[in-house]
Amino acid sequence: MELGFIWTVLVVIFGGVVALRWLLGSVNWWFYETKLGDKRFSLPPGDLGWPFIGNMWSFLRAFKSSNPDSFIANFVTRFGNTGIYKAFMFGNPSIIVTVPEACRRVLTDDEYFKPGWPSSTLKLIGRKSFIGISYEEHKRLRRLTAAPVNGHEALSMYMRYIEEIVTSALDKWAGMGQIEFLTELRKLTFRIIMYIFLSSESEQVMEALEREYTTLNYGVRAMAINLPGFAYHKALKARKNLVAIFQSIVNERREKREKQPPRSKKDMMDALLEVEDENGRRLNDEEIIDVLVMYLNAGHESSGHITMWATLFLQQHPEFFQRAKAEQEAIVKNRPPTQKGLTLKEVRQMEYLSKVVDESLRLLTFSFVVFREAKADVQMSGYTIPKGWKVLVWFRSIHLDPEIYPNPKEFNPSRWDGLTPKAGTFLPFGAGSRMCPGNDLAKLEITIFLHYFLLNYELERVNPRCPPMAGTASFVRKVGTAVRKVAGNKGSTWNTPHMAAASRAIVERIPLVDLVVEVRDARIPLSSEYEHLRNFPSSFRRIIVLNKMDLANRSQMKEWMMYFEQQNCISYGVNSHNKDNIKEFLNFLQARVRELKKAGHSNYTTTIMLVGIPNVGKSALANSLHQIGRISAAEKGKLKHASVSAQPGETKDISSFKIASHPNIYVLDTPGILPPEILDIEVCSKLALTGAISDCFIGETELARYFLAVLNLTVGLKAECSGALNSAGCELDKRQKRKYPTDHTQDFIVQDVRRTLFEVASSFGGNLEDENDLAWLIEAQLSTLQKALHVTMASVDDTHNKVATKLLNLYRTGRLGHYTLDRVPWNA
Ligand code: HEM
Repeated sequence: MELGFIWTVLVVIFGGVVALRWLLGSVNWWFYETKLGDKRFSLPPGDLGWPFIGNMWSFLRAFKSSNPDSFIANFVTRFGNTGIYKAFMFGNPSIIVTVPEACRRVLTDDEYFKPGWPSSTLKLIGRKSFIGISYEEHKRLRRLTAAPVNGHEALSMYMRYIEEIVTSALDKWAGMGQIEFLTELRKLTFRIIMYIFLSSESEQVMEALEREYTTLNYGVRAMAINLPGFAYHKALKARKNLVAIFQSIVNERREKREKQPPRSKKDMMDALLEVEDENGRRLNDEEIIDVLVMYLNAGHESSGHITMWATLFLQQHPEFFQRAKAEQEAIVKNRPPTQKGLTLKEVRQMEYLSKVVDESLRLLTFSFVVFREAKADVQMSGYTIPKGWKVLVWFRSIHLDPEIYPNPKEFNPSRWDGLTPKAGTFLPFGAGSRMCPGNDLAKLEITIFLHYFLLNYELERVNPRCPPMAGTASFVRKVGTAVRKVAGNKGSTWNTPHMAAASRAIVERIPLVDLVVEVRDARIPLSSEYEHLRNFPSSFRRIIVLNKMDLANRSQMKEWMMYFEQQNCISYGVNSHNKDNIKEFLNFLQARVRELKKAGHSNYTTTIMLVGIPNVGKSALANSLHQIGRISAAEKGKLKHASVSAQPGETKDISSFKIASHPNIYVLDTPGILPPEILDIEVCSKLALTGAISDCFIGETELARYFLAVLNLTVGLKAECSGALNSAGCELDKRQKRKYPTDHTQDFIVQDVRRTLFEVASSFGGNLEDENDLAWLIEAQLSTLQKALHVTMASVDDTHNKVATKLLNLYRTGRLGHYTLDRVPWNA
């Protein structure tokens, strides 16, 4: 009777959940599709998601991850490669187009399509800007503004100024030590567009405007939540400030023009004040200001980003760097001795550099989507785009389509050799009547910058892999600096004569073995790279093993495997404590050995060398392979075991383990080697946190602070995403229970620790991106954790130290969750 009742309740709950899901999934369909009548049957495939949010959740999730393309890939997987999908985006029923013909048609057919930007963007850029005005008005203002920005005459005029500003900026940066490259480049491109529009404004005005634009831009890319503390709210405030600054400039100019005769040297502001339509009407202040807000924004943000990436790409690819540099040197060499500076003719001769710029524009696709609205029902690719629906022109999918650009995520300027892109396949500046009016100016700015950069400068990235998360910088700095200090201290750590000898022995043996297995820590797949292998060609017989995969984030683990595959590296994820996993890995190794034998690379006995930095689990892996290996019991008994320790640097010599017979396979376990100097401070801190460097060198409390900084920011412990957070917490708890079924005491401690961390973070009212606020939160967490971790009261330092030791232990055994600290550098 009781069981029957429980079953009934369960069935009712299950039925209720299914019905609710169906209901939620049908609201948008019912509201937007059913009223289309029969036309709804010819809508493109897709789904309108749930009410209000539509597909925005998956869109934001994809674009906040390191694989934004997963958003469209999901449509392709679910609905096929139709290149046109229905969705619900930014509060509107929408059609997303992702293939060249459809994108081009939408951009060029003004009869059927008009701008359709989200109202939140319109509020920031201005209803009298190009994206808010009528077709006729747009045509008139565009004619007025485009030629003075982009024409041949204009460009030759701006060239001198751009050159001056670029050379003096490069000179200044070289003397500044470290710079924030993007910030400086944005300032540089902002100066140029300011010069064109408002030639005579002071340095203070320029700085004030630049500051406000930075805030405005954050808002353009954020969720349109107009509540204090949110980026969109701040951006609306920034727009108000911009309007006030521009208003005072307009007033001043009008006043001056009334008192004095018009100036001979005119800028765009003069042109906007003077222009009249066919009825003699002049632009009012709101119209002038909105055009300024739009142009000054569009005119510096994208150019700054593309310049940064083009420079980084070149710096990362010495072969392309050298080719581009040689071209610039040849141009300077062939120049008449009397000529000062560049000419437009010379810029046109820079064929290779132009390919570098095009390739950067393609790979980055800074404006990855533009918005239109259907003015009437439109037939496209056999589907109907209903009148009033938004159309999202998704350039990014075209530029990263492997059928159009083989290996699309690879930076390769040479792909443009002899290539004339087919219509619609290269749209970095859009197309049609709204194509970017600053395209030539932007290219000129980037080219001039690269010309001078290549001739005289080099860039060294302080953080070559990826920038530290906002807020964590000071923690990274503290831990990283401590690590670097230890590294520089001869004899005190890995920098010993013994290590140097071991390192030489390994390097000498690498070419002699059949296969090299580079063991990395799955939590830091890039930071735990074994530097000595860099000097071997990428085709070298190497497998990258991401060990400790049980401690890494699962979805990021998949992304890393995809990344290595894309880099043409063979990679394999293992957990050396999992028998089944090791069995599979052994089978995989044996298959590789068979392939090598076929290719004539291996003899009857195969030797595999395990290499890696300290504490990535080489010895544990060697032991497990030896234990699982199909070798006779006698052989197992005879062989020694590798000593495994949680401390780095335990293995001192190279030892050999048999892991298979018929054919015989041996693995060589080697000591963990770190390079004598690690430049990247963030890499240093990640190595310390994951245990590649002994804790005693850095101090456990400092490491725990760094860990909490990462935890607070990546998991978002703060209330910011409390819904997701709670569910993440639940999922984790479930997983932990499965993994440690009998360890109840530990389970309770872990739950208490998690609860304490969440509670302190949720009641925290500060800004996580502010280092001081974050530091305050971390100290509060360390103090409050004392109870959860059962640490007896002592002095503050002592208590913190004990808390830190226990906290690090929970993190390193995976009980506090699975975190991957390195992000996949898809675009790098
Ligand atoms: C690498 C740099 C740049 C990129 C990638 C870029 C990209 C684009 C794209 C894709 C559009 C088309 C928008 C649409 O179809 O709705 C556009 C429009 C626009 N861009 Fe650019 N742009 C760049 C630089 C500039 C510069 C330097 C200026 C200023 C001089 C500028 C001013 C504008 C303006 C005013 C529009 C609106 C045009 C209209 O609606 O008629 N852009 N840009």
